[in-house]
Amino acid sequence: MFQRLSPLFPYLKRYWRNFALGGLSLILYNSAKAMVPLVVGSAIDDMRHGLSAAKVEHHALLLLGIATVSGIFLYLMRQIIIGASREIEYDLRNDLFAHLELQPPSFFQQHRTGDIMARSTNDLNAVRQLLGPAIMYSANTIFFTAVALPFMLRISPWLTLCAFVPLPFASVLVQYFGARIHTRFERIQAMFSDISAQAEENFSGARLIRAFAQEEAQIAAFEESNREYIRRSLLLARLMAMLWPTLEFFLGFSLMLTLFVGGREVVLHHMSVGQFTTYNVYMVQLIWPMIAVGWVVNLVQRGAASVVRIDQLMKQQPAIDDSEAKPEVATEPVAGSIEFNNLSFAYTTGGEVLHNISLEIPAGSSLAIVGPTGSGKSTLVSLIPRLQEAAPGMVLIDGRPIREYSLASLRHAIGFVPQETFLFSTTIADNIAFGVPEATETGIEAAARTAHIGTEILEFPQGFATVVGERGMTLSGGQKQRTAIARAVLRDPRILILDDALASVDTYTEEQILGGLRTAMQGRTTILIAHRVSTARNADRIAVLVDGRIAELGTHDELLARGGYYNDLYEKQSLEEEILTA
Ligand SMILES: Nc1ncnc2c1ncn2[C@@H]1O[C@H](COP(=O)(O)OP(=O)(O)OP(=O)(O)O)[C@@H](O)[C@H]1O
Repeated sequence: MFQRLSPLFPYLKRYWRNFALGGLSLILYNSAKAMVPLVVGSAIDDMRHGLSAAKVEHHALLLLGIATVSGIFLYLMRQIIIGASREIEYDLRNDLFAHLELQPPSFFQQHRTGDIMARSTNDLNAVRQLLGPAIMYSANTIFFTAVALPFMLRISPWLTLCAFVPLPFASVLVQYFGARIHTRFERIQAMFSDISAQAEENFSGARLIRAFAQEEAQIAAFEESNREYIRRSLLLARLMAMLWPTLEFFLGFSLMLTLFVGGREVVLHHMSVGQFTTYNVYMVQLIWPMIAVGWVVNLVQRGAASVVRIDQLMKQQPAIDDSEAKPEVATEPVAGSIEFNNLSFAYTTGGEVLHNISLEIPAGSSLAIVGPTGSGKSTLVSLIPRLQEAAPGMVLIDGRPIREYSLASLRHAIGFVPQETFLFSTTIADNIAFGVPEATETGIEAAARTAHIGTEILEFPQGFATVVGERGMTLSGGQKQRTAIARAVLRDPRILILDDALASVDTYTEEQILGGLRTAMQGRTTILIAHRVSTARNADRIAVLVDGRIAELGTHDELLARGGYYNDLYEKQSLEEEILTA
């Protein structure tokens, strides 16, 4: 167990002062609380020697004083210990997020988003409960028992033995029910996530559902999931309804034993009425700390399992890092020549996708990559900013292996427009300025003009301040792509990579964008993945990738003369165009 909790030690160390102060408050609270039964007992015994208003007042004030002191320390104990557990939760969440931010895209393909989210929420919560309530209640139980037990034993060892017998049963009961309640609760939570996901898909896929007239089928499917959710919730309610009466039975049994055995002791004059009362108050005070033991066992088990799950994520070192980076390289300006040196590449989950690719792209030149779908175009370009990792020495920039650049300096030199555009739910201006915190309004607008979307944005209700995405306006596919291009251009990169980024725009807009990019990217390196000859034709060179190999390489005219894949593509697309314009 200790071993499993070891990842928490550095955090506990960081907050040791809080735990020490909390522990001190806990000791003072319990010491004050343990005085109550003694005062009550002595008050009762005192009555036998004559009752006076002064005596009642004295004991009442004493009890009030003790209640005030214990109240203050109870407040401090909870505030400090629960506060520290919240602080640790905060630190852990930050560390986990920062760690996940460093992981390469492949990490998020290997782990389901739902699983990562569960670890960042439910598991963190379980760890907090382990560090807060579990530590606090177990220390409370241990300390109060340690203080109360000697007094109780002094009053009557026999009574103590009898009264304590049912308490561990109550604790075991809580532990047993607690574990079952937790399992059922988790299933209900999972079911609830399913229902939420189902609803969410229905809302975001509303167009598709209406178009396919699937409303009734979807309503029926939702009803079924909802029914299952309620069925499970009722099962949980039944379990919880059973817990309390059973618990009350054990506690009542314990109090009955105390009354029965203790009463006999009083009758036999083995103890005074005052002592008997003291004893009973101790028992009442001990009931909840004893029950808490069962609950704490569950919290610790759950918390320890969660620590392991979070630690598994934290232990995964980012597969792509700066370990081979040379500090002196970061300061050198990047000219932008790219070289693939006999490059072969396979994803961890599949066979080889790229085979023996050797290609040089001089700084300041442009290269278009065309080829059938699935031939490896996206894979090839993703190796340049190290979104995927090629073997050492297979990809070079300015003659240096890319691993010698730090990830920050390498990616700083590259503007990347991925195949699938992603826009954040914020303003268009913020989306374009993503990655360029110092961007000015003029810069953003200029980048938008280069991507040929500036005028369109100005026509939106709030112009560049229009919010897009889930919280705002939905942009068309072509508008999204152009916003993404503007975002890459604004970075003023030495190397610009467009992965099929003009697929959603018409040929006229495409021509405008390419014209704008030609000016903006003068003297810089551009790689364009394209499915249309119109996108590729003006590039300095065109590479045709077929089945992960470079099948053809040359200018538009050279490739047409070769009569291969590119020429076929050209002829097919020219024919299509003729038919369309006819
Ligand atoms: N993350 C991945 N894990 C495993 N295999 C992958 C992964 N990404 C792509 N592949 C596989 O690698 C091959 C090349 O894919 P890639 O996306 O590079 O092709 P592409 O030429 O860009 O295709 P398209 O023109 O359709 O975009 C495909 O067979 C694809 O299934």
